[in-house]
Amino acid sequence: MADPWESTMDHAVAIARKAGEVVRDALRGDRMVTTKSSAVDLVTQTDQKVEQLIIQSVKEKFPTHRFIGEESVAAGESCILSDSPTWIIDPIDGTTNFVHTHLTVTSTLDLQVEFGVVYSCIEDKMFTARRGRGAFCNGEPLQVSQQKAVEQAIVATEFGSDRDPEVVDKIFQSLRNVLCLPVHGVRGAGSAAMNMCLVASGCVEAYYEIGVHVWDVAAASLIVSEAGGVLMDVEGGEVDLMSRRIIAANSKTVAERLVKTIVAFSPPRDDAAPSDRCEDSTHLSARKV
Ligand SMILES: O=P(O)(O)OC(CO)CO
Ligand SMILES: [Mg+2]
Ligand SMILES: [Mg+2]
Repeated sequence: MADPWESTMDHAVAIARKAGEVVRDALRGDRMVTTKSSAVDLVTQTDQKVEQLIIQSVKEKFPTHRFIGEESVAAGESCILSDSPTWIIDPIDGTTNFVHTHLTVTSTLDLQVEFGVVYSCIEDKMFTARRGRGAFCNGEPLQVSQQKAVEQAIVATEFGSDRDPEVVDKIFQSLRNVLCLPVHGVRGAGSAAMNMCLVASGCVEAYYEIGVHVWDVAAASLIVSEAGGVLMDVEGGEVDLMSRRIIAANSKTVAERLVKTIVAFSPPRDDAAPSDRCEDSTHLSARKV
């Protein structure tokens, strides 16, 4: 049967490639850095430029579609999913890596709930998933790891950008518990989307994080599930992409072990009113790297 979303997804892949070119070019020059919700939540002009490039390009072709974009939300746009086709965009996932020219940088585009695209531009890897039609990297099918013993697993996570000591303590308690399961190792790519694509690729058995945003994980969630993986909330049950909490694992078995291990907490939701979402903005400043 013909796929009504195929050409839309082809367009998303083409924009992701274009976004990757802009990011690669910017990596060769100066990057102007400012901060958002905390002194370590970084943003650059390239994040904003790439988001505008993506939104303009989609709007020209699909004028009725809606958007949730990381930098548009930071500028005050709403973060609400409706019944209209909605693109969820993270122009640069791994901005800290980008600022430091460190390894992995991705651009992510998700059209709820039809397809997800994550482009890792430095290594030129295009991860794609179409609902019900599998997940791929550069056209090759993806399959999660079959390892169900968490003691034989690599688990990915990140430390996030909240430096409230109470939050940091909880993150470290979880990390300690995970290490002592024990697991073979803990890794972090610096990009939530890439961590999830590593789960989809079978390189790591699971990824968990509290503090991510819907644009970090929307596209990669479909990639994980289409590669045979599972998504779960950190306290078990269905994942809620607006809740800023996620486990993406190769199996229910591994995900449920992590549920018993993670010290859960609840950051302000992405779809909360902006006044409830905003943290500290007293540190706003620009500097060149
Ligand atoms: O680099 P970004 O888009 O801020 O995302 C971070 C998490 O919020 C890394 O995944
Ligand atoms: Mg991100
Ligand atoms: Mg980003």
